[in-house]
Amino acid sequence: MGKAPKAGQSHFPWGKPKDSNYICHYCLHIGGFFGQNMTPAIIASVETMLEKWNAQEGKEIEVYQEFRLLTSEVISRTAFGSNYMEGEKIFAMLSKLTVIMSRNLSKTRIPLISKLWKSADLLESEKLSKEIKDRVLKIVKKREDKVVNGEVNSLRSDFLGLLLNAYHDSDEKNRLSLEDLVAECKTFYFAGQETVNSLLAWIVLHLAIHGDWQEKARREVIDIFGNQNPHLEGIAKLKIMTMIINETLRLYGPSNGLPRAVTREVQLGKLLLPANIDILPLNIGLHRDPHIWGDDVHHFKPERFAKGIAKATNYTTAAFFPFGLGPRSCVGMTFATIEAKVALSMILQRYTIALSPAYVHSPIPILTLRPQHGIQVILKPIHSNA
Ligand code: HEM
Repeated sequence: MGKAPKAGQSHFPWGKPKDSNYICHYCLHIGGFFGQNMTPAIIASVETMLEKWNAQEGKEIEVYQEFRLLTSEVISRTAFGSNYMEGEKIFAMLSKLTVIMSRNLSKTRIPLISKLWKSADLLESEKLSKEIKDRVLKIVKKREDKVVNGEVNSLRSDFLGLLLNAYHDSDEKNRLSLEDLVAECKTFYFAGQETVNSLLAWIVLHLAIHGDWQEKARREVIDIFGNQNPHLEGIAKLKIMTMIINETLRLYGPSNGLPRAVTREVQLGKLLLPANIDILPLNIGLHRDPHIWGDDVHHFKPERFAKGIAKATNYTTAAFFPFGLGPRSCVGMTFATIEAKVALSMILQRYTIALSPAYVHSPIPILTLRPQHGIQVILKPIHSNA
């Protein structure tokens, strides 16, 4: 295989292409955020969701929407030091923008014409982008005011604080521009929410269908945490759950492909790619390749991952990359996995999950792979089964 195309744009279409210095600088800042223990904040958000579920016991519940609220709350709390209500409008607008972008992803644009004439989608997406920017700026301003008024000790308390610190960096070379600050906030709102939202929903679907794996996962959770809330030390020991997460990421990974801008002519295997084109390598092609995974490639079999990813892929590094590969891979991978494990542990401690007859299987790629008609399940409290 020849050299891979240069990493240009990531899967967040509103992010401008970045050079490697920028990425190092960015990761330094973002690293501070991920270095903190977010488990208590995640638990608090899951508890809010579960309190609501109390009233739904034994009734049908649509978990994709439920996890949308949960993951929005988690990212608002942990990254922006706010709550879902504050980010609500941003989430709603990002969601609209995603749908528009997704339906235009493979449309060809003719440079001069697209300057003279703008489609309804382009006009709408420009309007949404501007509104999102204004909202993000409001949140930024509110935080800065809090710092000035002494309500917040330092700018460094969460992801927004770290970004603001970079925005005010005294060294001009390291300073984050306002445009980048807004782009990072948008990326974080989207990346931190939509991906884990889909992952949790697809896992719950598989656990509802595969009762044996649901039971194995529950037994492991009870062995490690009993009826207590999850903690970091125990989360690291959740082997069965890791296998279930990996198998779900393989079959229904939220990221369908990794868009890349080819900036110069490059040989990619047998293909000679010209400069100035966009390509979309699909990870799902490799994740469902029978030559790598065997004839049962389409079946949910978490046991493939019993001895780790390397063994499951027969030591082929690029066969499994739900979080991307290389310098642009997901910075939120550990955070996402912890969030999913905390939420699933707390659900499995309390409920058995059965699939509702109302469920219709219809995955649809809208930047992430989503269940088009939601995922309806019925939750039975564990104590009533005893
Ligand atoms: C199951 C959950 C997730 C999946 C499957 C996922 C997947 C990915 C993938 C495939 C990429 C690389 C895109 C590319 O190479 O073009 C990526 C990048 C990224 N992810 Fe995630 N992600 C998840 C959760 C998260 C979370 C929770 C956060 C933040 C809290 C996050 C933040 C980011 C950021 C900021 C980038 C961009 C990195 C860069 O541009 O260098 N992700 N993610």
